[in-house]
Parts: sequence; structure tokens; C-alpha cells
Amino acid sequence: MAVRKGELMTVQRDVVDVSPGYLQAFAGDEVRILYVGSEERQDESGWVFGATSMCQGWLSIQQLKVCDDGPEAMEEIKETKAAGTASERREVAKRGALSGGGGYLRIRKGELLCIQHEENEWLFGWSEEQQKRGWFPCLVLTKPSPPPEEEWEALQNRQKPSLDNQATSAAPSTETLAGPESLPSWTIGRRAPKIPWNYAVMDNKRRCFCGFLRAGKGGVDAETAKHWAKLVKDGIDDAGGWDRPTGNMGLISRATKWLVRPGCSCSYQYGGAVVRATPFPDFMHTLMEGVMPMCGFTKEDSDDWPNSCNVNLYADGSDHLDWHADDEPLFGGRERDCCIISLSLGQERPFQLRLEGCTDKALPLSVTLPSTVSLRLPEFIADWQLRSVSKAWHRATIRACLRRQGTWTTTELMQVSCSYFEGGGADFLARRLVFGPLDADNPLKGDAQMIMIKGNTECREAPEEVVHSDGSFVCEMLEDEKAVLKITVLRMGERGFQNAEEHVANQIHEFPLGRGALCTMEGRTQQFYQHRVPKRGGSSAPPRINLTWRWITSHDKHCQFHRTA
Ligand SMILES: O=C(O)CCC(=O)C(=O)O
Ligand SMILES: [Fe+2]
Repeated sequence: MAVRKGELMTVQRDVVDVSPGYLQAFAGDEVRILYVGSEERQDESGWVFGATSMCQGWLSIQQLKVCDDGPEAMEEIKETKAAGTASERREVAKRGALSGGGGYLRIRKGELLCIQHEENEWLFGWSEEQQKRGWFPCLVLTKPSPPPEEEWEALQNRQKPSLDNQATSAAPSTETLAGPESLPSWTIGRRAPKIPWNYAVMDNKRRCFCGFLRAGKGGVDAETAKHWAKLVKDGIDDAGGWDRPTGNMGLISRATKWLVRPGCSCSYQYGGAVVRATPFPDFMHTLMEGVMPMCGFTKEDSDDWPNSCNVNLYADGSDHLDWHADDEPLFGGRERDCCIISLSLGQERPFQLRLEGCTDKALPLSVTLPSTVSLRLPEFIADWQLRSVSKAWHRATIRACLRRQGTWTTTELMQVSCSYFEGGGADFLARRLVFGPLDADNPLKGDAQMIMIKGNTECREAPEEVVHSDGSFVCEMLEDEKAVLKITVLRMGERGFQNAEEHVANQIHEFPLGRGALCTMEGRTQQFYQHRVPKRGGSSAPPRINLTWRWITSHDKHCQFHRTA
């Protein structure tokens, strides 16, 4: 059967349980052919890339038959052609983009792209360099904008940004896809371009950037992490053991050790606690020689490596660290750029960041409580609230589940921004996404819905998360574990702009710090953001060690490295 691009065809049989990148469709569904696989390519021959009203992906030609509503469909094809969406054009990528998983391309700046289809903010086409076809965001055709200097100047003199500034910095969904190529040149993601750094916070406006390398996905491998945890434990025992100083709120909620480059005597004072300096023990060289090159600091420049390290021991899940910024004068983070590099060993814990001034109050989302709620979660419906939104494994792709004609079906991979919240005594992962019928003329129109999956950030089984090499993940919802709730949320520019601002200003960015994970806080993060490690898992949770390397820039006046301005 000859199949042509632009044609509308009908699916003959149900195609379910497909792998990422393939089209899930049901008998009778109409599929628009976006691309016909090349006969010359073994992996494409006999396949088309098509779209139903629900999703897009690869589908075998054998699953298709000519559409029953011939004439109507032909009209539509003509319209599509007239609109020029089916024409091909060549463009050079002006910036890179990470792949969203199967069916998507990772784009490098400067590569030649043959664009075959355009839809909303997405392009489908062929990369000459990679000899591959797939989706990528339109964003790759525009130059990354230079840091907004004037705005930055204006902001510099202000302690707290106004709500207006916060709201406009909300990244559009495709923006979160931009890869390290769009980071400023001084960031670690750019210093170490071969290391797959992800950035959870890319706040150009405030010059705040927070990167992370997930455990085993570019971070330190599990074996090394285990070995290092022992080195740190033994090394600190030999250096006099852990400190647990008293601060303004009593004994601090974890054990700690403050380590400095030999010769420095600056103590570390925060929250009313004073921690004496201990010179770097031997293990420090091993750890820094492993970690610093991953952050773009070469061995040759080891004199410029961080000159201090705060080490924390969370003995179990009840040890924690509350909202704070490492904005002490020692590191100059309120006046200048300040870089902090953190390594996690032992039990995984979530790490959270929020804008300073963020409130903990529930957000007033307009809720149309839905007919599609899974009955598995009645407790949730009775008592739901959105307590400061948003965890973010940015650049996530998920498959959402929908109830359709009495059966659960899975949609295509979607780009989403992620949210995390707790409600009704259980933890939920909520993923806010652009979904449902979209109006091509007005991307702000159409409903955004919130899909929630029972589970929490500790729970790795339900839903199952498959991590891709670029840091994105596909979330497969299992038949007996999914819980889907459709909620209409207010979207920027539509009803209730005010609430959208509030939503952004109250976002919490969260990512997991597992055994061997690295994370950074760069630029003015200590001035504008706060971070914390919440309690997780109770007193039976295994211990976690965290090391945060910093640069002391203003040594204490008793220290031999003290310099007068
Ligand atoms: O444990 C962590 O990951 C963070 C530690 C931290 O924020 C600090 O020591 O200031
Ligand atoms: Fe901190």
C-alpha cells in the first residue's frame, strides 16, 4: 500500500503496550502521516511517523488502512498543504537541545537540520550530522538571548525581587529543554561540557543556576561512592569526630564537620552556631581529584580549587537541614557570584530549592473536580491541597494515562514540568502538563491538566521511572498503580494571571541526591534562593553524608589569609 505524507489513514487493530517513541492507537483511530520511513533505511522501511488526536510516534504501515472518510480527509490534506506545514526547509541549529527520549533528537549548535513538519513549538526533521530523524523544539532555531544586563544591573541593588520579576521568569515549557549550551559560559555545565549536567534552576534574570548529576547517570559511580563514604567516615573519626554545635534553635539537626585548606583558620558561623575549622584530612585530595574535573576544574589548576568544605552527616531520615542560604560573608554570595559544589554519599534524599520569600501556603488553584478520578484514591479527593508546588526533574518526559471508553490507555511521551506535593496523608507526584485539545493559533488556550501518580520521591517502583542518559526520564504507569486525576489549572495569560504568578513564585524545585550524585549552586543563588534537605524516611532510614565545597573569599580577620580590601 502506498502511503503519502500528509495523508489521513485509519488504524486497523489496537496497537498497545508500545515502546517509547512508538504510536499507541486503537482500531478506528485516524492517523495523520507526518513522515513516511525511507525505503533505503532498514530501521525505517515499512514504518511511518504519524499523529492521532492524542499522540504521535512510529507505526508500522501494516497497521494502517485508507481512511474511511476519504473526501473529508483529502480536504484536510489540501488545507494542511496550503498552510505550508508539509513543506521541507533547511536550517542551521542556533542552539542545542537535549533529547526528550525515544522519538526526539538531541540537537547540537551548528548542525544542519532538514525540517519536515512543524507543530506548536515543535519541529520534526532530519539531522544530517546524526543521520537521524525525530522531534526537537523550535527553540533550536533561535539564538539564546544574552544575559539581560540592564535588568541584572537593576536587580543587583535590590534585596528581594518583586513578584513581577518572578512571574516573567517562568520558563515556557520548551525553555526547560534547552541544554547546557544555553547556560552562561562561567557555569559548571559549560566548563565541563562532556559531563551530562542537568540544570534544575536556569534563572538568567537573577543569575542563579543549579545543576545536578544524578547518581550513576554521570555522577560518581556507586562503587566509588561507597568507598568514599568509608574514607570520609574514617577520616572524620581520625580528625576528632563529628561536631553537633548549638545554634539559635538548639542542637543542629545533623552532625557536621567544617574542613578548610591547611593554613586557614576561619571558623564557620551560621544560625547562631560556630564550627571550628579542621584542616583538610587526607581523604579530601582523593575526593577532590575525582570531583573537581567533573566540574571543569582541571588538576593543573588545583590551586584554584575550593578552599573549604562543609561536611554533613544525616544519621537517619529524621536528620535534616531547614530552608537556608549559604550567604555568610565568608563566601561573599550576597555581593558576588558564589559557586558551591556538593557531593552526596549514602542514602538518597531530595534536595529542594525555592525563591527567597516563597510562602508555604496552599495555592488557590481552580479545581473542577473531575469525573475521571480513579476510585483508588478517595482519601486524596477528600483532603487535597497543593502545598507549595513543583518538584523538578526538568526536561522530563512522561506517558500519561487516560481513561477512555472504559479502558485505561497510555498517551505519547510528553514534555512536562513536574510538580511534587503531599496531600491526604500520602505523597503524590504531580506533573503539570500541556495537554488536551490545543488551539494552534493560541498556545495559551486549551486546558492544562494535572496528572498525579501515587508515590513519592523515595519510591522508585510505582511509578517506574526509566532514566535516559540525558537525564530525562519516562514514567511508565503500571496498570494497577496508576491514579489519574484531571484538574484544570490556571494557566499563564488565561484566567487568573495573578495566581499563575503566585504559582511561579512559590515553586519548589526538587531533585534527588542519591549515592554519588553531584549538585551545584552557582552565581547569585545564595542571594535569591534558599535550599533544604527535608526529613525523609524516619529513624529507620540509612545515613547520608554530604560534602559541600565552597570558596572562602573573605577570610576572617584572625586568619593568616585575611586581606584588607
Ligand atoms: O546536604 C545537602 O545536600 C546540603 C547541605 C547544605 O546545604 C549545607 O551544608 O549548607
Ligand atoms: Fe546550604
